[in-house]
Amino acid sequence: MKAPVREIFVSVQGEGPYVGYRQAFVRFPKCNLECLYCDTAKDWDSNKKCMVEKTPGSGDFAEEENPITPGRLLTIAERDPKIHSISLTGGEPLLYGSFIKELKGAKYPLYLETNMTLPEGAKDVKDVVKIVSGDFKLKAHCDFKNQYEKYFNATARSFSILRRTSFRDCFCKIIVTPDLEKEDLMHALDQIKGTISALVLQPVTPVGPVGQVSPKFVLDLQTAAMDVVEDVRVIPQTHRMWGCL
Ligand SMILES: C[S@@+](CC[C@H](N)C(=O)[O-])C[C@H]1O[C@@H](n2cnc3c(N)ncnc32)[C@H](O)[C@@H]1O
Ligand SMILES: Nc1nc2[nH]cc(C(=O)O)c2c(=O)[nH]1
Ligand code: SF4
Ligand SMILES: [Mg+2]
Repeated sequence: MKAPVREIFVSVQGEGPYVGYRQAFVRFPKCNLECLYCDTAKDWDSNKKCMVEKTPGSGDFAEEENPITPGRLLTIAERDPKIHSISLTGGEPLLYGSFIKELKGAKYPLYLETNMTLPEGAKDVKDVVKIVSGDFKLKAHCDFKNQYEKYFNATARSFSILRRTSFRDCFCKIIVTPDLEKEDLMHALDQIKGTISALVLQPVTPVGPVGQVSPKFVLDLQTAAMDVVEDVRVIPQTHRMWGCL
């Protein structure tokens, strides 16, 4: 079993409740969505190499043949003994659920960064990931081409599959964009409130046509969300502030 990997590097988690923890990042290519605010390049074709840091944290990369095996991925990702966990991100990592399942023997906790719209992939990984950072994509985030309900239900299903347990943490990140509707947020929270340890409202970092949100707008959403979820924190992308990967 092999999978294509875009890049493997060491950095500091820049989003959500684990901000500041040192992680090895494994970025898988491709995605099943096209979020209007996405900060991750889409330019991937299958003959691209995997970019691997020559030494962890150096920011200096060398090419590695793609696709790679689970064993090779872990050998690279586990080089730095100081990491807290291994972040599996993308693109959308649940497109590679059966591959991620093969990472069961990892020496560090696996941290899954996912759009939660692929419940079959969620089933594949539920026994191997220790931390789930699940987005809930709302109407304002993507052009769902009249299929929002299908994606909404798939997301709710994925949160149920990857719900927080004694073995696994699961929290939700919702990106706050200027045209986010409060009722869409509340509808989503009603579905997942019993499955998560916390909700993170992540103000969008402006990209392309998507602009800044006001603090008042975000605080108003936090007020409403706290009627449903006890732990609601506002945390921006911090890695962008100090220029780390
Ligand atoms: C690039 S995505 C990859 C993982 C997965 N596809 C997802 O969307 O959760 C990683 C995280 O970055 C967030 N993100 C992407 N672009 C952003 C932006 N411009 N501002 C704030 N968060 C952003 C996503 O919402 C997601 O929480
Ligand atoms: N430092 C850092 N933190 C992150 N948290 C989520 C990221 C992502 O792109 O999945 C990310 C990333 O790309 N870099
Ligand atoms: S799901 Fe994640 S990777 Fe895919 S477009 Fe949205 S933010 Fe980008
Ligand atoms: Mg990123």
